[in-house]
Amino acid sequence: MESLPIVDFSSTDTEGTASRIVHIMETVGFLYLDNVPGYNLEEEAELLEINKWFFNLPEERRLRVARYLYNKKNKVFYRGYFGLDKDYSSYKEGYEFGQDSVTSPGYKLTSNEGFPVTEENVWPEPEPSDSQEEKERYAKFKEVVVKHYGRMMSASMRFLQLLAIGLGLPETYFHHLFVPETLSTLRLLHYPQRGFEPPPSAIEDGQVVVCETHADNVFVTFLTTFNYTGLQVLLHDNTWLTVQPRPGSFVVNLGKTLSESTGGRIKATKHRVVDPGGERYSLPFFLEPGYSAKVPLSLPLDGKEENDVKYMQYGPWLLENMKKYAEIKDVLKLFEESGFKKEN
Ligand SMILES: O=C(O)CCC(=O)C(=O)O
Ligand SMILES: [Fe+2]
Repeated sequence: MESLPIVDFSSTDTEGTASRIVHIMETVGFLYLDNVPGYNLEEEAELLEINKWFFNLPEERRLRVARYLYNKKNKVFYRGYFGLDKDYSSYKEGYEFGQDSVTSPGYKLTSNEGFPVTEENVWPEPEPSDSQEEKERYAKFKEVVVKHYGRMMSASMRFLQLLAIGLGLPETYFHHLFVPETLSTLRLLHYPQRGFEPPPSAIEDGQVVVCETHADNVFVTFLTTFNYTGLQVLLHDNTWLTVQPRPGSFVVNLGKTLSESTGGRIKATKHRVVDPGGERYSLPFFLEPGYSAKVPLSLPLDGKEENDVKYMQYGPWLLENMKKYAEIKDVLKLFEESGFKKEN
């Protein structure tokens, strides 16, 4: 295989697109998605600029929105900024946010169950003494990323409708897992150039990686790689496919939760980022169910009745699996260490 398959999101052939998506997801597990509504090269350029702006803020400004691990004054553990780890195989810094009253107007958390994965977002804010221009940049940042979050929610939900159709399920089969509550995350990523000898764990079959081989935990990932190379996908024949940038398009793949919910029929495909030889920015959106969502563990197909399907609650499963992920591996440990309790 030379390149990832391409799916046109604007196609009016719903059935054809749906079965093609299922076929690709059962075989390659990754695709390029063209013509996502409300997205074009201009939007992409704006997102890259805003990504660069954030990571080029003075460190002190980034640390204001950092997780507890990086700034002990902050009582955030899951959302916000995370810094670089020189000794780890992955070498990236990020900023993450999820659902709140800013991204979903009218949204109100119904319980404190699941803290810290249900914690509030921390948004970068200007200082009163900042120039008007600088204040406007902060406002712009929030506007642009929040808009993208909404766009990604809509697109990934539509993608799941097509997947459901392709699997022979009702179009709205997965809908209730994400509406009205979702733990979906937008992650802004920056991979600076290492500039030092990589640790041994960052060498995978002779290649230097900046993001180690992994499969995503989530339901669906919509990734923007801008014009950067480095992403590689592990194909079923155990060879690595290098994903070329496709500006204006998304790289879409499925995560372990969706794999579980199809009883393993669809696999979460492994991928990694090899050192592209310079700095790199990317922007993955992770579609995730709500904390209390009951994720089915098999499909009600092939004579299986709805009653036969077992479920897992997403939030506790996420808390259990967090330790396996570089970006969130220490979240629970630090939360406990901090002695912080979420008030009701
Ligand atoms: O930066 C990329 O292109 C991929 C990042 C990724 O796979 C992830 O954050 O799960
Ligand atoms: Fe990933």
